[in-house]
Amino acid sequence: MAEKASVLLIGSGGVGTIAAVNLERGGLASVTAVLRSNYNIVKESGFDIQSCDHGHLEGWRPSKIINRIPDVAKENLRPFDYIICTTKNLPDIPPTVTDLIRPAVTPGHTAVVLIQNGLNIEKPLLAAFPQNVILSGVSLIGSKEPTPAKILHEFEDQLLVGAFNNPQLDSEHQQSVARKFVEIYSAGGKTKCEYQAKVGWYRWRKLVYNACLNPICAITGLDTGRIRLADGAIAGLLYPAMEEIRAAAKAAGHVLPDDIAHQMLTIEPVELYLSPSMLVDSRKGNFIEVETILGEPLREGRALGVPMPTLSVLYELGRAIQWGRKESRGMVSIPPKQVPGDV
Ligand SMILES: NC(=O)C1=CN([C@@H]2O[C@H](COP(=O)(O)OP(=O)(O)OC[C@H]3O[C@@H](n4cnc5c(N)ncnc54)[C@H](OP(=O)(O)O)[C@@H]3O)[C@@H](O)[C@H]2O)C=CC1
Ligand SMILES: CC(C)(CO)C(=O)C(=O)O
Repeated sequence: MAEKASVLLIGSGGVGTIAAVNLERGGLASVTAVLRSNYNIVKESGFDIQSCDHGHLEGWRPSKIINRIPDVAKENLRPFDYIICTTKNLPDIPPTVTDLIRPAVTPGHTAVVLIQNGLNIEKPLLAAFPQNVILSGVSLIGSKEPTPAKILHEFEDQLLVGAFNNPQLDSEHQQSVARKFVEIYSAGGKTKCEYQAKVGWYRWRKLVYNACLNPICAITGLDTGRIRLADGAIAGLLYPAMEEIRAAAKAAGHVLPDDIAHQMLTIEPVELYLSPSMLVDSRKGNFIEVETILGEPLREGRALGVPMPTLSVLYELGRAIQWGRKESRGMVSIPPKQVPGDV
């Protein structure tokens, strides 16, 4: 029997834990998961997973759990075939994904799979790891970790995988690495994982949802069902924002269907009352993916002359929220509050 693919999973929250379940169930991969805040609980009693694809899994663990990023060269470890990144992608909050994964990447061997939302997330990785294949995972899944080690997976896992173009490498090789990953991810038989060469097109398409619903839900505190029911929000907020993304995508060479806003808005039923990942982060007081989901498409659209007034406001509100998170963690300093009567 062929040796299983060795996979390092970094970020075992909503998306990552379900990815680990798929890979382990398929039997073609052995997953080592790097855990952080949930490490002790998972070590003690495993994950408690309620999944629309996999049912109720109690005490579940991948093949191996660790609590730090391994240094493959220094520790003389077998190289990882794949590193899957399912952390939040926060280029404005150190460490960046590139710095985080660097010690675990074997040049010329490890394929890095970014199952993360947002635009231009591959750029720093292609620059840092020119000999490695970098794969794009566009995921449609509603999965969250409401409390440590409890995973609630409510929307069927659909994953589109393709290679971000690395000009240093043969394109057929990059394609075959992407197809191999699809094979091992699909082997569990519970999920819809497909190869998609049009990586950029699918990322922009997904942004029609994420750049609009994610911040609007996070700012208002309403889930996707409630924001669709809220007075005036579809016509006054959601459609204008979504049309701006469609226009920016078109200017960037990715023509999306005329009715893409309607398609993405109705992709899940209202009654699912789904909390997009940015709303989940907002409720937890976490950092939000403001730069990759909002900042990058906005900058691209503006540079191409596309007016994006709604997105601009959402972005600045998102940045203000992020600034508040930084302040609460002591990452910015502010002048002391003046006490009335002080000179
Ligand atoms: N949730 C969803 O339904 C969907 C999310 N996405 C995208 O998928 C990506 C992952 O999102 P999601 O699963 O919701 O994220 P979560 O917040 O649920 O999980 C992220 C995990 O990464 C861990 N992590 C962060 N930094 C480190 C680190 N330095 N070392 C080890 N672990 C770390 C976090 O640990 P800790 O708890 O300690 O912070 C957490 O367990 C995002 O880009 C998101 O936009 C895409 C489609 C759907
Ligand atoms: C579309 C959705 C809500 C789930 O796939 C998502 O991408 C997110 O939560 O960020």
